[in-house]
Amino acid sequence: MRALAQVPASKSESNRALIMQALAGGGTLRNLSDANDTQLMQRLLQNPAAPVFDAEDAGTVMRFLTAYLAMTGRQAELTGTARMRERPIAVLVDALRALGARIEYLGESGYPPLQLGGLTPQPAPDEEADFRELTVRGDISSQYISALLMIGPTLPQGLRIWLTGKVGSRPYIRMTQALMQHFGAVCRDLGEVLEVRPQAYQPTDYTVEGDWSAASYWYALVALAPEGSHLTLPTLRRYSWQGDQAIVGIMAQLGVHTEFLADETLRLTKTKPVTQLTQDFTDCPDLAQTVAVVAAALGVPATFTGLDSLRIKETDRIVALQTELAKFGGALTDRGEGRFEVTAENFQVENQTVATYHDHRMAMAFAPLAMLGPLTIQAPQVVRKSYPQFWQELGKVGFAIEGVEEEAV
Ligand SMILES: O=C(O)C1=C[C@@H](OP(=O)(O)O)[C@@H](O)[C@H](O)C1
Ligand SMILES: C=C(OP(=O)(O)O)C(=O)O
Repeated sequence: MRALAQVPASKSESNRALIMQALAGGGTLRNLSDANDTQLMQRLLQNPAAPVFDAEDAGTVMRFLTAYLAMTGRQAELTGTARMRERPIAVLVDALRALGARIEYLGESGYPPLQLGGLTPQPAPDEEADFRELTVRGDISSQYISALLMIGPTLPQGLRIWLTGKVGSRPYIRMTQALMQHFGAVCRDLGEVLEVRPQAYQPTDYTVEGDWSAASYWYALVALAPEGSHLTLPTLRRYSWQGDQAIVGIMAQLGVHTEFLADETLRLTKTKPVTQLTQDFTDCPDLAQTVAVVAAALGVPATFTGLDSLRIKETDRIVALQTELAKFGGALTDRGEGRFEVTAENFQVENQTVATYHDHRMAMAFAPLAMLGPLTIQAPQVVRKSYPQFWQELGKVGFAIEGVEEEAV
């Protein structure tokens, strides 16, 4: 295999940049993602007086817009898909209520949909206190913390956040800070404490980088390709704000060598994998499915930790992986205390059908198995959440793909 594949722009960067552009009141964003999550964020921000905001299945849209709309004093309903109504939001709602937002749960307490009822009049800023202080758990979703940080500069006293618990997805918090700085708002990172002074965001241009989570599926394809195979991926930077660049180091162990070429281009080459892998996904949960499938397919026994947040994403990704890997002879076994083992016995790809559970990453993580044999991926349009052109790109590198157009999610 010798090929070139286009990855979409990062949806995480895009959705942050859109919020900051709205708060700054200007700036040009280039290479915005064509992901449904980003298109949705763009559409919803264009109509800020709407009575209802439907975040569909987009976690960043639900969490970032809740904070943005609440702190700009809007009265609106925020809702989402059936799955979104099972994804917790209490940590964020409690924090926003503490900042004066009126928010009610329209269904089950702690979950969307939400009714935003504007802001309660706030007492005059306390001359003595230098910040509004909040204590926020970091072990459920980093998106709550990113959402709060982004509105921090707009608060009269700014914000000091004390993080508690084992903070997951930390690189996404750093990405928020980096983009805030790019838009002129400094956030001090003192480890367990994050501080944002009241400041004005500056209208600034930004060119979004390619999406490293999306790149992981191409790494998987190369990992499963014959030795010596090459693939080129444009728009990815050597110095990235995305924690999922961790795929470079993980896949080096699974037999994919990365060269950073000029013009933000990567060249991947298939080499030999290691015989055993140990990986903590606390910082990069979205890579877990990709790596589990590749380790099982290559027969590399692997120990995974840091998978806690996988149960509350687009589906319970642990159960989904266990069920679907089993169809091929693979297993993801819970060994207790947060440790999982990936194993495979005679892993075979022979016309199995993979269910995708409304989860784009289930579809894209299993698709590279086509390198080893024919298979069917159910509801393939699910990829539109982050990578609408995924199947077209797979077709361009030489895979015969049928049925993508007819299928609805
Ligand atoms: O802030 C972000 O852009 C994201 C944070 C992560 O979520 P959690 O913080 O809930 O782990 C990640 O899984 C998600 O795809 C995108
Ligand atoms: C978890 C994801 O997204 P979100 O939480 O933003 O819905 C994802 O893209 O894998």
